[in-house]
Amino acid sequence: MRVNPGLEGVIVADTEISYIDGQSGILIYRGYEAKQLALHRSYEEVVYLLWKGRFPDSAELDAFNQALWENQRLTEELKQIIKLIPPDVDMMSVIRAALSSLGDRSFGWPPSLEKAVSLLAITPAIIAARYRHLQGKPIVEPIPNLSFAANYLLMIHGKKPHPAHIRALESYFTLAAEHGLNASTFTARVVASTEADLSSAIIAALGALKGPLHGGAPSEVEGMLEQIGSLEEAEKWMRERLRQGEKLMGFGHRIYKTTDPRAEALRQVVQTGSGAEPWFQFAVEVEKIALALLKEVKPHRQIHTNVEYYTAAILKAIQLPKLLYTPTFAVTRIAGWIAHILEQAKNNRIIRPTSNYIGSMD
Ligand SMILES: CC(=O)SCCNC(=O)CCNC(=O)[C@H](O)C(C)(C)COP(=O)(O)OP(=O)(O)OC[C@H]1O[C@@H](n2cnc3c(N)ncnc32)[C@H](O)[C@@H]1OP(=O)(O)O
Ligand SMILES: O=C([O-])CC(=O)C(=O)O
Repeated sequence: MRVNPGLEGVIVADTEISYIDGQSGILIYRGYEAKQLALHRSYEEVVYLLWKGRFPDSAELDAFNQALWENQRLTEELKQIIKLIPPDVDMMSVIRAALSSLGDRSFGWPPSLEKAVSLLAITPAIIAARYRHLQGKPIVEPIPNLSFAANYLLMIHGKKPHPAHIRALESYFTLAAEHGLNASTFTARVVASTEADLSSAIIAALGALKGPLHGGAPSEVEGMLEQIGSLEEAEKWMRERLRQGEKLMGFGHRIYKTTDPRAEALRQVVQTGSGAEPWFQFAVEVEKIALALLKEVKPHRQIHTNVEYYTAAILKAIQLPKLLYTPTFAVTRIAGWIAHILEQAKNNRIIRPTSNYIGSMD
């Protein structure tokens, strides 16, 4: 049996975690529409739902919040590792290196929820510590009774975050937590299927997420908007890129053949918070020009805005620097990866497709 390049349309797993209707632009986590969850549930409740298949009761939620907070404290060894990595090493590589140092036996097969919590919790602490180290600032400890998103902002900026920023980040975290068998989640499942330890599966997924065609796109979006510079230049700039066979970052998707619902939801979140900002208006206008151009240049392709276009907008709105865009995506997507690793572990068979040899037989 031969399948499409890029495994397009190939079903390789049954899952109860999420459903995507790419024609209607709908994303569902365990029976609940992701957009509704972003409006009505905390991020911590959504993670619990993804991992356990149901919402926590209030005692379970308190215990989960407490466990997240307790696991955000960096050990002295981890602080040293974060400082010792040369300053020009990018943040995704720093996270990989730091998480590698956690690969002791307790993370081994089968994956446990306890270790899952510790990996999810420690990642924002690693990012924030590294960011502050690069700025010559001291590490900021998380505060109990602050939400996961609020503590992330606190640990980065060193001051209590603005409530609107916390709400915007929580919406983003929920909307970007899980997305079926995207490249990084598939990677996590492949590694888990070898019965490797949980941290190895997460580290491999981080590698897949980093690429500009996947989670590396938001900083490229901001770079594109910077290079375009003004609305007058937008069409000319993008037409030239398309003529050279390049892609416009933040557009196109393997599954969505209509607008990515997460892009819509994030646009609304930014519009409510900082809609009047000139750069946001600029992004919205450039999007319109890009969509018209893509329709003209690729008439047979249904290319729409994807989540990464407005990820750039929302992370800029909450004053995160560009170097934290993909790492912030990783913080939330770890929840989705873990849900899939746990599901893989329940009914595991090693993932091992076949290649067709076309080389020499000499
Ligand atoms: C969280 C996320 O990962 S969301 C995705 C983030 N990535 C980006 O925004 C990067 C830009 N987009 C892309 O590279 C692609 O659309 C992907 C990687 C998301 C999906 O890729 P695929 O499903 O393999 O589509 P593929 O790359 O084959 O594109 C199909 C056609 O649409 C075109 N196309 C797809 N996306 C774009 C784009 N952003 N700009 C211009 N043309 C595009 C391709 O050139 C191709 O046209 P052709 O058949 O005439 O050569
Ligand atoms: O599903 C995909 O291929 C990419 C994506 O949008 C995601 O991982 O959120």
